[in-house]
Amino acid sequence: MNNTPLVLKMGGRLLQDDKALDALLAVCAELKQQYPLVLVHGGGDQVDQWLAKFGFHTEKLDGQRISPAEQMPVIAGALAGAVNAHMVSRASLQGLKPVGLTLSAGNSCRFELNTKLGAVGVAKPQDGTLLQTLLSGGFTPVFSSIGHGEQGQLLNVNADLAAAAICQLVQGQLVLLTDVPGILDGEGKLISELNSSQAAALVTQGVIKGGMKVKLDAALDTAQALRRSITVAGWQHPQDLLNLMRQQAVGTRIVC
Ligand SMILES: Nc1ncnc2c1ncn2[C@@H]1O[C@H](COP(=O)(O)OP(=O)(O)O)[C@@H](O)[C@H]1O
Ligand SMILES: CC(=O)N[C@@H](CCC(=O)OP(=O)(O)O)C(=O)O
Repeated sequence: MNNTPLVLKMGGRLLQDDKALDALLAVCAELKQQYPLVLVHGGGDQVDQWLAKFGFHTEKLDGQRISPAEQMPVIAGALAGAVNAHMVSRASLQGLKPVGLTLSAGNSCRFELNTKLGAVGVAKPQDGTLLQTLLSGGFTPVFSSIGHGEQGQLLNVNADLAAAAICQLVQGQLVLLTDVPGILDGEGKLISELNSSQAAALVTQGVIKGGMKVKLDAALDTAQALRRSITVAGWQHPQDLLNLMRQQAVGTRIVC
């Protein structure tokens, strides 16, 4: 058993495809034999659908959702409710012994307000006791990206930034799984490795934008904090995750 926890972030699009999700969680069950495993999930598409059903208009700014306080019950209902419960049920079928959590559970994270986006927080690692307790008991923590502010108000946290905070909390290795094979260049080709200055140039050129820019920021921050490379990869070929853990080149490696 390798003692460095593996933190896997799964984007919301995966969670709408049970076949793909089950295949990936089966690989997670294999990996759990070798690494303490922590899952963090998104659910941006599900939030879009829920907000539309409730008659709310929604917008993103620089890849993050503008989240007025009155929309938070719907946003938290989707992320910490339906999507988290769905993840826990599918992970349970694969024998992962999942435990559904928000970022506030056990004071795992603290939150800084990003007021220009409304009820949006930036998560920072705080107390790893609950996570260590769960991992040493053989459970798989499954985090939604919901936190809270100083007045106890619910906060929406981008799930890539949430995964970065959780990874820093457990000093783990982070893999951000998304709906593209990794970070693509201006011609749509996969970039195998990216450092901070190369990344900054691609952002300036408008090649890396929206949700991928947030993922890049989360990866660079974590690579810097832990002095360890972070991978952005696709979830479409679950076997790739096993190959990645065998040190084969998969997706985009972000180095500091
Ligand atoms: N340079 C880039 N390479 C790959 N994807 C990019 C790039 N720039 C922007 N994107 C967009 O980022 C998306 C992934 O971010 P996001 O939608 O937030 O995914 P997730 O829900 O998995 O977090 C891709 O589907 C793509 O549309
Ligand atoms: C503040 C903010 O942007 N929160 C995100 C949280 C979910 C998320 O990040 O989901 P994906 O990983 O599927 O994109 C949102 O409301 O969409």
